[in-house]
Amino acid sequence: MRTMSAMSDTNAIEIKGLTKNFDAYSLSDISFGVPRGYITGLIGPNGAGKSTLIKAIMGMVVPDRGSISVLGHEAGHLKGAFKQDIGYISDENIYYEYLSMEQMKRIIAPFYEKWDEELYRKYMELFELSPRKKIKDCSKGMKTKYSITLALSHHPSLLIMDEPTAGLDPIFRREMLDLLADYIQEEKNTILFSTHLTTDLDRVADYVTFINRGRLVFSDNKDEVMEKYVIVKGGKELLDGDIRRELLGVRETSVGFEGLACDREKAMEIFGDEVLYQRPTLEDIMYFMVKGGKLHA
Ligand SMILES: Nc1ncnc2c1ncn2[C@@H]1O[C@H](COP(=O)(O)OP(=O)(O)OP(=O)(O)O)[C@@H](O)[C@H]1O
Repeated sequence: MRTMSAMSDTNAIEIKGLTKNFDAYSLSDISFGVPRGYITGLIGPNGAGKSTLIKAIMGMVVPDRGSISVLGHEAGHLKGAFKQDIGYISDENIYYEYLSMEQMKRIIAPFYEKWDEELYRKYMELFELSPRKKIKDCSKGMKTKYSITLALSHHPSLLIMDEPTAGLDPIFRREMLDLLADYIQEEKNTILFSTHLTTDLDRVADYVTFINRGRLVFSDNKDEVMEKYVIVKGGKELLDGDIRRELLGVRETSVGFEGLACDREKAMEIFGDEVLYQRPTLEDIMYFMVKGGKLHA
């Protein structure tokens, strides 16, 4: 984790009041910032709207309302020269499947002024990717490694990744997270990546943005989130209506209950030493908040 002294006071991405309505789904009034120089993880369960939000940032989904600014430019107008500074890793295959990785690279590289052939070769070797292999013959993991290689080889200052760890084995997932940690050492670099694997964020994220059913639940410094929320565990006899109201979500077991409280200090005042307190993981927070149904109370 990087130190606060490295923090820039500007956001690489600034989203205000973003609303997008589809027939059966809406992104509703989303506002948050992605701080420059840090790793922000975008989390939410399946169908929460992570991909739609990332596509809107990339100018691939046009919002009905609201504004999105990326590196100081309006998202819908991220054209030409400006996209030089963004490395985008989609969760869909965006390459010509029947080309080899080398052929595809020859098409992509000329678009980038800062294309670094040496760096490209370095990553191809590191990821053990064979340039002559056709993209259609690559496994999901190989395609992700190839996307990361192309994205990093033009020295972007902003890396936007949609579910980059999905379908990867645990060894490469860990290597990839280390790679991101290296990339972010360069102070001007920023990463936004979406995942529903919260353990990825436990390892590398500085900030966490949580969306559910198209709404923003919170967007905060990860350590502050982990300090603020608390898991409360107690015996069944304690679990009355008043206690339930204090918890964002409750799971009952045969002997007792565990639940999530959003304010550690207040929880300690209310529950005293009758219960046990535990630091939650991001997965706990997501689980209880999604299951608890009190997200927007
Ligand atoms: N072009 C579209 N037209 C209609 N509905 C859409 C469109 N794009 C996305 N949606 C809907 O928006 C919702 C959110 O989808 P999205 O892919 O953004 O979620 P996600 O959080 O990325 O999910 P997952 O983790 O499963 O990939 C879904 O209900 C999806 O069907």
